[in-house]
Amino acid sequence: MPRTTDFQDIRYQIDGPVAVVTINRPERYNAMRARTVEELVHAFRAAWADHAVRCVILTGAGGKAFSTGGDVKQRAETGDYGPSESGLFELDHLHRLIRELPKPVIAAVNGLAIGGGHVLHVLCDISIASETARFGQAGPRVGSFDAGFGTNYLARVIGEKRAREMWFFCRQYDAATAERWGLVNAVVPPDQLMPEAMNWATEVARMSPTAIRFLKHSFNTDTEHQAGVANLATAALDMFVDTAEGQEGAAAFAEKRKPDFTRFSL
Ligand SMILES: CC(C)(COP(=O)(O)OP(=O)(O)OC[C@H]1O[C@@H](n2cnc3c(N)ncnc32)[C@H](O)[C@@H]1OP(=O)(O)O)[C@@H](O)C(=O)NCCC(=O)NCCSC(=O)CCC(=O)c1ccccc1C(=O)O
Repeated sequence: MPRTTDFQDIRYQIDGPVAVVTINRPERYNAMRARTVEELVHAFRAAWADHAVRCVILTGAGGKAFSTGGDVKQRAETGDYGPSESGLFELDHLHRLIRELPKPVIAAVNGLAIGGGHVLHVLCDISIASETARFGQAGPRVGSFDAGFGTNYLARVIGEKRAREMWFFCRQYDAATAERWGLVNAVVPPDQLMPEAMNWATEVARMSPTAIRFLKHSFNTDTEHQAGVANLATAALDMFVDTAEGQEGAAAFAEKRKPDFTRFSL
């Protein structure tokens, strides 16, 4: 297990009672490969184990992106999301960890939150967005999908019609729309994002940790069955990305062209 100081794809910093986890691949718009996911798992476990930590902020490095999801270039190159130390691709584990960590997780959405990056912020307890943030799903454009928490839980948050619109059309939505839809809790100017996220984090850090823990678990119970669906969806995605249809999406993105799905049928 890498130490928090040895991370390559993320940064892990402690600021008083707050752990700040930053996805740090700005040249790829903070897209995640298997290593990134593994390091995020270690970071959230470290925050769980540290009794001084009362809240976690998740954000992305640079001004452009929070995260644009799975690293599509890596997938086009190797057909998978690359190596990890454990040999596992722990996406489901990461999603569960954000939910199960008995401390609030605040997403500070500093730019594009697309695809799996969008799912990450949706799973956080609270989302605070920069005015420049943009939100969307991208799977059907790049031969991918998150049909677990990415669909079911999203629909709980913003409603069925809007969730289906997000997935079926792969459009991007601005921060004002996200706030109107209840997808984020607050929108602030870009230079206020981290100070505002820290304000929220330090405010909740003053609350009874045990009360917060039980409340978070209670909120989760209503959607806990979706974890099983998420396992099914990830297993299905594993198989789908190896198909010609899945590969067409990743290849088109890497080659900077529009995908051609016309030869595929159900
Ligand atoms: C986000 C864009 C719409 C931004 O467009 P634009 O502003 O024009 O910038 P670009 O020039 O396209 O991008 C700048 C630069 O970054 C590279 N890049 C951006 N996103 C990715 C990415 N996802 N993977 C790899 N590289 C990326 C881009 O190539 C540019 O580099 P150059 O060298 O300058 O060319 C647009 O970039 C875009 O559409 N990006 C792809 C978004 C996408 O399709 N994401 C994947 C969705 S599917 C998914 O996430 C499911 C996978 C999954 O489950 C998963 C997998 C692995 C880990 C975690 C997860 C998960 O949590 O879900």
